[in-house]
Amino acid sequence: MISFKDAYQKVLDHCQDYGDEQIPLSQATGRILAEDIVADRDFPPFNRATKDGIAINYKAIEKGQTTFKIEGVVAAGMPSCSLSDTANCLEIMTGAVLPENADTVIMYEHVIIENGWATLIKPPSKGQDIHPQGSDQKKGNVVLRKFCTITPAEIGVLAAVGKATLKVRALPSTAIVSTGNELVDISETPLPHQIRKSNIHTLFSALGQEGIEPTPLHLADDKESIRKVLRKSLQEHKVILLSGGVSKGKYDFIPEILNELQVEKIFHGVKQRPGKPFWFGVQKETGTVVFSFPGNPVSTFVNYTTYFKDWLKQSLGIPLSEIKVALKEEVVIKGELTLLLRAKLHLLDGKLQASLVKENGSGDLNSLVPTDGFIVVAPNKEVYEIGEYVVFIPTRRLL
Ligand SMILES: Nc1nc2c(c(=O)[nH]1)N[C@H]1C(S)=C(S)[C@@H](COP(=O)(O)OP(=O)(O)OC[C@H]3O[C@@H](n4cnc5c(N)ncnc54)[C@H](O)[C@@H]3O)O[C@H]1N2
Ligand code: MOO
Repeated sequence: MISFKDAYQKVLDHCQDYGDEQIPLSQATGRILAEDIVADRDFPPFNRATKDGIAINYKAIEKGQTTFKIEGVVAAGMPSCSLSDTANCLEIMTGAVLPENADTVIMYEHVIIENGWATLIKPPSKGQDIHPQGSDQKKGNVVLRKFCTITPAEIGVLAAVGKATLKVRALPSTAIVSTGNELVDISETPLPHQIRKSNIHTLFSALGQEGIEPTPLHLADDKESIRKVLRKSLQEHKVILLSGGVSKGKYDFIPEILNELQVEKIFHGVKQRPGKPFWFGVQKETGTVVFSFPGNPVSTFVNYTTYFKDWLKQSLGIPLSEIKVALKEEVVIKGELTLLLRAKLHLLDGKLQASLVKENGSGDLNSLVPTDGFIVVAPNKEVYEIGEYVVFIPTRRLL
């Protein structure tokens, strides 16, 4: 068995490059941008009024003028215009183009409008209430960098520069496979000796958050059907995530069949708990990467979160980051396994603290509900003190 640290490194050493693809903007949320995005015009593209009111030329104010004849109204969406006389004003709406020879906007609340004339009730300052052309970004500037994650904020910018389609990092075609004769579909009523499949749904949901829609498959504990399905999956998919059938049981056929199908074993078994019997390998011919997770629901979940997510990030070109949190309680380690302990986060004076979640082993999937993530404690010492910082792997959005 290899150490947790070595297993993690070996998984990252086998990251892949799936290239780029062109997609419509409507499908881009959560994806990784694969091109620098350049402003196609100035932002804003013209001197923009930021208040509803009147537009004037400030020189009139310098001459002591306080009443202005109204020449007309400029609405948002109207082409650029000018004052025919700089002693006059134009009514102007927020978002409209400032008239070429105007330089100041005064909001309605600071003028009295009567019989076609506007009288100031508060002196303006020169240039007020204008969002100057190019003051946010100049045409040609890079507004989004390659490898950024596209969230609603980036979607707005992409839309504003006219990216109806864009280049993103391509995602691997992925199969998720549950194994075990005891498992039935969620729509079924299990017999007393059966349980409903949950891991496949957890993985489907987790991959969905990464923009991957996997192909779900199920295998009975039968060598011939496992062989058949896995052979086909290795041809059709770039990644296979399996759960179950990797331990020492009489029906744990997965490692043997993966070996038969020329999937090279990189490691089997990690000095960690939960998730110890994790099997990881690569089919050299197809390049398919196989993550074969132990079937206990928390074991599958911890290994997906710890290994697969960082492997995917690295494969897509996203820099990896490490979060550390302070312990809210002492943690004592016995034995030689690295522990990935279910933890709940608390905010104390703006800093994150982790307490342990009460749990009942790696079969206790209900314990994942109060869990915010896993803390990682290595057995290089026996006691981790209160306040000590440890690595934290989130399992949900933290804020
Ligand atoms: N002699 C030994 N026995 C076991 C060892 C060991 O080292 N020596 N390791 C234990 C550990 S640790 C784990 S973890 C499990 C992993 O076993 P498998 O990967 O072979 O998983 P299964 O036996 O197929 O299932 C384990 C458990 O999880 C349930 N399960 C499986 N798949 C699903 C699913 N899709 N949805 C919900 N629940 C699932 C399954 O019913 C079992 O209860 O091995 C220990 N044994
Ligand atoms: O390694 Mo297992 O996941 O503890 O039950």
